[in-house]
Amino acid sequence: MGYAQLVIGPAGSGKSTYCSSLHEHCTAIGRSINIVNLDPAAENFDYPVAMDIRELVSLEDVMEELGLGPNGGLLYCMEHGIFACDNSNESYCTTSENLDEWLTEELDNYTDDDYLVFDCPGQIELFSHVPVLRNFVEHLQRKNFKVCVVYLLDSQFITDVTKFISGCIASLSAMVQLELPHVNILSKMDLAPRKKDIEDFLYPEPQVLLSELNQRMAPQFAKLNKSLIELVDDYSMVSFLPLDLRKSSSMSYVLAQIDTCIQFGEDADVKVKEFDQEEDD
Ligand SMILES: Nc1nc2c(ncn2[C@@H]2O[C@H](COP(=O)(O)OP(=O)(O)OP(=O)(O)O)[C@@H](O)[C@H]2O)c(=O)[nH]1
Ligand SMILES: [Mg+2]
Repeated sequence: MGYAQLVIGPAGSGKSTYCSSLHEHCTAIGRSINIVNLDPAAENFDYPVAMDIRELVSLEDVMEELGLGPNGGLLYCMEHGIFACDNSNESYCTTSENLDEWLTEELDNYTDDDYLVFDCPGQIELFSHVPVLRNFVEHLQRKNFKVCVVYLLDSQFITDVTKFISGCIASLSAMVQLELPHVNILSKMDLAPRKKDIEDFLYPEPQVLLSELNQRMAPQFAKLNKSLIELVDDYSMVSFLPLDLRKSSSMSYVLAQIDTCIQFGEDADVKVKEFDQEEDD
């Protein structure tokens, strides 16, 4: 049994920075963690890259051969490239292995209790309507990994209720698409506005959000606003954990919540309890 975080969120929401801070935090507390780059477009890393999707497909070659731009090229890499590289003669495949073979080979380097963190690209299409991440997660689950989605939303979104709702809806798409344990994080809390304003958005009252949304939008949107807020409320997902990378206590808290979602460390707890029990006897 392995453990994995799939780190997703809109472009620039702080995913790669979160991964590198998490690596730093875990190194400091003596905990083993492996960060995997799943972004074919990434070039610079602040963390040691344990596995790299760029070994499987080349974004530059996809763009050149298929005449695609950077976003279309990236989606093609993720949607077709990584699944198609099975001895096909496409020259953008940088290896003759398919995703399953590549993952199997790479995961062989890890033992049962290893913890992997996947740093994903920021194109929201990847988790809103194309099945690529879902397929990827299914591969991981077949390899016996417990996976949690970590969705990052930039705290700047909470200065504006319309942006906040669009961020929530994107997170909801990921929940529906991926059907995995899911933790929402409000990133870049060092840049967040007044503390009072933040708290309103961490566990917001649906009625407060609705009235703010109605104030911002023309009257003809009132019915749509109500439905949107009801939808978000029904999934009871409008709750965010704030993450301030300046404080290690903030990272510890977020990590503990994610670990609980994937039951990481529970086996170890059981062992300690059993041992205590025997001693008492
Ligand atoms: N002040 C502050 N800036 C941050 C924080 N996290 C990330 N940033 C900045 O936000 C920008 C984007 O961060 P990244 O970590 O590259 O974001 P990303 O989600 O990986 O971006 P993509 O992979 O391009 O989607 C960079 O300039 C970071 O330095 C934070 O906690 N505080
Ligand atoms: Mg990134």
